[in-house]
Amino acid sequence: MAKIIIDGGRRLEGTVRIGGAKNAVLPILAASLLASRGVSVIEEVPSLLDVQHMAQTIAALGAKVDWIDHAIRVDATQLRSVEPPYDLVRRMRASFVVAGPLLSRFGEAIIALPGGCNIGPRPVDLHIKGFEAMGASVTMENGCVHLRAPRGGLRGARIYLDIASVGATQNIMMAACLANGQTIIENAAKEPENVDLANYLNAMGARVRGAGTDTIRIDGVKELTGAVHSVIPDRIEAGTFLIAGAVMGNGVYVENALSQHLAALIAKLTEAGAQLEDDVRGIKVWPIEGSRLRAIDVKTHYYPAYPTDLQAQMVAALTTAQGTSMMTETVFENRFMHVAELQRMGAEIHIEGRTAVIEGIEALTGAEVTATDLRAGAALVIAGLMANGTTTVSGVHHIDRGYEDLVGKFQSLGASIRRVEE
Ligand SMILES: CC(=O)N[C@H]1[C@@H](OP(=O)(O)OP(=O)(O)OC[C@H]2O[C@@H](n3ccc(=O)[nH]c3=O)[C@H](O)[C@@H]2O)O[C@H](CO)[C@@H](O)[C@@H]1O
Ligand SMILES: C=C(OP(=O)(O)O)C(=O)O
Repeated sequence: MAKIIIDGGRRLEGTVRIGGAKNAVLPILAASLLASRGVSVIEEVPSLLDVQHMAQTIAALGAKVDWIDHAIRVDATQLRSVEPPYDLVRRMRASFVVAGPLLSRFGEAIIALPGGCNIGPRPVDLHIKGFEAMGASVTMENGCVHLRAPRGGLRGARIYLDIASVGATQNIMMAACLANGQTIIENAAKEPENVDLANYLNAMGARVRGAGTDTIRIDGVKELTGAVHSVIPDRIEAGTFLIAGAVMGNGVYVENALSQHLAALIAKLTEAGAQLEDDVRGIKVWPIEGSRLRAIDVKTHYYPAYPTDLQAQMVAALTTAQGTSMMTETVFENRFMHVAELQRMGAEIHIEGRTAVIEGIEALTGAEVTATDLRAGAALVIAGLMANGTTTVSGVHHIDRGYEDLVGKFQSLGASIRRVEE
């Protein structure tokens, strides 16, 4: 089992380059299944465990998948199955987004229910309600959802999402691409990754309008073909380095970070006393005056509000802020598993319902801690960089799901951090 060992206290300085967005690549690879002609080439693909799992999932359905450095070529013209293997689906919740493309193109999909995970229960009722509104029948058979389109294919429908779910918006958008007539998704998720997915679908020949707003309109077309697409930069990876740079930086330039996708984080870091400056190539974070952040209150919500995927990292940063900060998590029910680990490092945090109350202390101390999920892992690495002494982070496979070479990137900024395989 791998571990990350950090000797804290070193200031970070230099440039770090951000890769393509995990949460865009995953649905984009699933969308590639919609192409009955031609080959897709997806560029700026980060090398991540989750991306490998999605690539294996579509390959198991019959797609030919080739990696060429940070690009993936997908030929999905000859698929042989509408049932992704359980072993791959259970490893990654996001695999549920292959349901929409399969149902739309083949009129059928059989997929295991993804279940909850370490950040709380994660139902897929809204995805299913969307498919049903388009005429699909849904049955549960041996722990799998069996989706069947009506004879003649899915029908366009008007679908209001009770929650602006990222995954449900993606699944319905993809299902609608080959449906008969127009589908309108109301209260759609506005996340940039969904806009990227819509751009890819349109490059494949789909007619998706309004992605990035509350209302998405999709006019069904007869066929989609492969397309070339370059994935947007990962705003969560960028945000992770900006937060680390704000607390431990001596001037960190986060190349490829898009400030328009990070407005809430930039506003909150600025309120906490950090100085950030963006240009066309990225965002620079300067050292804080007086070396400690000021306490702030943050509430996670759907885009464009502060992202839940940067909640844990900000909690880590605020452990040494001057004053008492409040972090309220509104998106997931149980996304404070990192708090217990940060407490091992001396953090003074208590949970009141959905809010973590963080009493800023002078300094964290190194400890042995465990990453319980992906962003909790990133938070513990940031905490380790901040702490006096040595921190050992276990549960590194969670970090590998969503960060390409996190250790190497922090090393290049001057951190004393290494990975050991035991
Ligand atoms: C692979 C990917 O892109 N993952 C992201 C995606 O996850 P994901 O797409 O799973 O997140 P959703 O936006 O669907 O979930 C938001 C909330 O809606 C609830 N819900 C969702 C669907 C549903 O059918 N019923 C329901 O009740 C969830 O339990 C959660 O409380 O968006 C999340 C919210 O920004 C991010 O944290 C994840 O990193
Ligand atoms: C929660 C995340 O991913 P997933 O939805 O794949 O669990 C994340 O990227 O922080």
